[in-house]
Amino acid sequence: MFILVNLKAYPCDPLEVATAARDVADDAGVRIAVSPQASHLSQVADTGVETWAQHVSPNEHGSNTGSTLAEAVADAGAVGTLLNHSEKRMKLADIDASLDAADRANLETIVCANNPTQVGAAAALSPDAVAVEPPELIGGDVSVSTADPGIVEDAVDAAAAVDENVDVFCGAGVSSGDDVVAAQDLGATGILLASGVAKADDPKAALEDLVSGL
Ligand SMILES: O=C(CO)COP(=O)(O)O
Repeated sequence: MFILVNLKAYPCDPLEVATAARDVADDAGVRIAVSPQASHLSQVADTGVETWAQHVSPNEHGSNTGSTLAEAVADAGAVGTLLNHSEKRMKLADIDASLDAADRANLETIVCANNPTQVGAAAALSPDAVAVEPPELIGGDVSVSTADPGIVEDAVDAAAAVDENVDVFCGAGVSSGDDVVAAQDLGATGILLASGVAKADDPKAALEDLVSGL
């Protein structure tokens, strides 16, 4: 399983989470990445943890004030990017162009989606992975893998029907090792999570729990 910790704009210490994620990944032999604010990418990458951007813009170099350039996040140490997160929705044409931008910068990609239908549409754009995250469960206490297991299974089927090479992740409310194992049993090969680590009093203990069943 791949565990990606999205720090969103939470008021956590990105370096505390990054060093914890690096150490837990090393100790457990599990792939864990951290996705901080764009301005923290290079500091986070310098810890040695796998580092992802939360978004890249659909533009190239040029007159694009305020954009998050794929090449710039790669220069800062990111190796991948989320796209179309529920809190950063994009037009279809812009998702496609941002995938091109990520490709130019050699970034891996995860396109987020609300439901299995959107997962199928996202898979048609050939990202490395799609992630199903029901918006109503994001930031809550109940994991998608227990609250709505059918959505994960349907997302896996929807992606496979379009492109078997696209991995399927899930997220929303995931906070424990049991949640991660349940998602794995439903066919997901990765987890996106945020509050379970970013809002934890002890991010390292939270990460150790997340990987405990793998
Ligand atoms: O949006 C998410 C990850 O990208 C999920 O957030 P929570 O883990 O806080 O539910």
